[in-house]
Amino acid sequence: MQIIRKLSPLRIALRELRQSRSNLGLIPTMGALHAGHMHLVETAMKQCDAVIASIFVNPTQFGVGEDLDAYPRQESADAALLEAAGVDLLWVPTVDQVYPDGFATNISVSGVSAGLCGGSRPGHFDGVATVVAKLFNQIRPDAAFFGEKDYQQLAVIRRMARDLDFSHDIIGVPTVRDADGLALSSRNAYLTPEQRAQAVALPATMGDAAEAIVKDGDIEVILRDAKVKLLSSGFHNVDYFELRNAETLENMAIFDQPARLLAAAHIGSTRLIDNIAVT
Ligand SMILES: Nc1ncnc2c1ncn2[C@@H]1O[C@H](COP(=O)(O)OP(=O)(O)OP(=O)(O)O)[C@@H](O)[C@H]1O
Ligand SMILES: CC(C)(CO)[C@@H](O)C(=O)[O-]
Ligand code: BAL
Repeated sequence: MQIIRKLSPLRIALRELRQSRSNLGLIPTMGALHAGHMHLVETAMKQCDAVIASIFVNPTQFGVGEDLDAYPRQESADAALLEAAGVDLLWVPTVDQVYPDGFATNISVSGVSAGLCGGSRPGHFDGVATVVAKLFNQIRPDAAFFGEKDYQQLAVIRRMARDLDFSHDIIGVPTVRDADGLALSSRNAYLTPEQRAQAVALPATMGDAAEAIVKDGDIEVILRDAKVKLLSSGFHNVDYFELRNAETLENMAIFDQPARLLAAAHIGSTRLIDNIAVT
C-alpha cells in the first residue's frame, strides 16, 4: 500500500492505478480506525477494484473549544490495518495540500445541514462539505463510502454531490455496533470504563423510543421522556433527540415512513451521536 502526503505524487499514483483498474473506491476518514471504518473498507473492496482511504483530521469542521487537538491520531496502526485489509493507496495530506495559502472557498449546504449536529456545531457541515468536495476532486473516485453513523453528514454529502455535479456513487454503509449496541466511534476512546458502561443508554433509549413511536405513542412525550432517561443514565446534556424524515431530514410531528430517530448527547467531555430507522 502506497502512503502519499503530497498532491503531485498522488496524481502520478492515481494515473498509474487507473491504467489497470476501472473502478476506484474512496473512503474518507479522520483516522483512529475501528471496525466501523473497516466495514466501509470491506464494502468498498467488494464493489470496487481499487480502494483508496484518506486520513485527514480536518480542522475546519471542528468548532472553537472542540476536540481538534485531542482527536486521536495513530497513523501507523491505521496504515497497518488498511494495508492488511488490501487497501491500495492511503492519502494522508498535510494541511497545506488541502488548504493552500490564501484558501478562501467555503461550501455551505443549506436545508439538510440545519438543526441536529448543524445546530449544535455551527459551521461543522461547511467544514465537512468543503473538505469532502476537495477529496472528491483530488481523488476523482467512482464511488465514495460513508457510514450511516454520521447520518446527517451522509445527507449533506449526498446533497452537495447532487448540487455540484459529482457524478460518482455515494454509498451509505450501516452502522457497526459493539455487542451491547453502542455505535463504534473513534471518540469512544475518550470514555472511562464507567462512562463506557453508561453510554449503552444511548442506543437502548433510542430503541425503546423507536418502539414506542411505532406503537403510535405521543411523539412529543416519547422524545421528552427519552431525554430525561438519558439525563438519569449518566449523560449530562442532550443536544438533540429528534424524529426526522429519513430522506429530507425534515421535522416529523406525526409518525410516517420513512422515519429516523437521531440523537446527540454528552457523557463527561465526550459527545456521542447515534441514529436508527423507525420502522
Ligand atoms: N460505527 C460505524 N459504523 C459505520 N461507519 C462508521 C462508524 N463509525 C464511523 N463510521 C464512518 O467512518 C467514516 C469516517 O469517520 P470518522 O473517521 O469521523 O470516525 P468516527 O468513528 O465517526 O469518529 P468520531 O468519533 O469523530 O465520530 C465516516 O463515514 C463515518 O460515518
Ligand atoms: C467525512 C470526513 C472524513 C470529512 O472530514 C469526516 O467528517 C468523518 O470522518 O466522518
Ligand atoms: N465523524 C464525524 C466527524 C466529526 O465529528 O467531526
